[in-house]
Amino acid sequence: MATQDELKQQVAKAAIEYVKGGIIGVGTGSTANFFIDELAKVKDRIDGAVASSEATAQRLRGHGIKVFDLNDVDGMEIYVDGADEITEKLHMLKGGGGALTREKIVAACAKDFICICDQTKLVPVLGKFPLPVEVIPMAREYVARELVKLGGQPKLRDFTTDNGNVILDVHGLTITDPVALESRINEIVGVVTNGLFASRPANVLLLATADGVKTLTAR
Ligand SMILES: O=C[C@H](O)[C@H](O)[C@H](O)COP(=O)(O)O
Repeated sequence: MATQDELKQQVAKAAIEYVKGGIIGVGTGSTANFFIDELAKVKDRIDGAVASSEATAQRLRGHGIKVFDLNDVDGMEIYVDGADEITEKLHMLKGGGGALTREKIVAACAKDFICICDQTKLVPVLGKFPLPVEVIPMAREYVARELVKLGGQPKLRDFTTDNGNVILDVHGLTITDPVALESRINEIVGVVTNGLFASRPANVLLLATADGVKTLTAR
């Protein structure tokens, strides 16, 4: 049976079919890293990439792939990234690696979000994985109190984001309406963004399973 890393590699390889040229938006995390390694094999086909984190930028450059500043790019055909959880509606929970804000920004500039996951990430309801919320440091305690009012148990992560902010990981949520909760949390003053990618879900999910890579579009 394939290991989780082998499944991530298979799905990363499958995503290359969506790489037609131009500038590619690239996500962050272990699955995205496999994608970057596959992208390197077809780098002559593309002009370069926009990175969703410093770590991704470094890996792209290490492979000799040109990294563009998002402000110098009009838009992208695709953004390719993993997720911590995803539903059949292609609503995602992301940010386990702390890159949620830049991921959401780069994804917003792309026509299609191609989500690449192994089968462990597909869930009926989001929230078992703690929901990351990026917060301006001085607002940390205020935002934590507001998140408790929404039914969550926020825990400060020992981490600073690429934007110089902190992350509160919110435990204990059962997220039955991710679109509403994404917007509700973003309304709290001091929140930069949260890890729900529901108001703009993925367009395509490539899911690596024991029976091969399956392609899902939103139901
Ligand atoms: O901040 C990190 C990102 O949202 C990742 O896409 C997410 O955590 C999934 O990462 P991995 O592919 O390592 O499970």
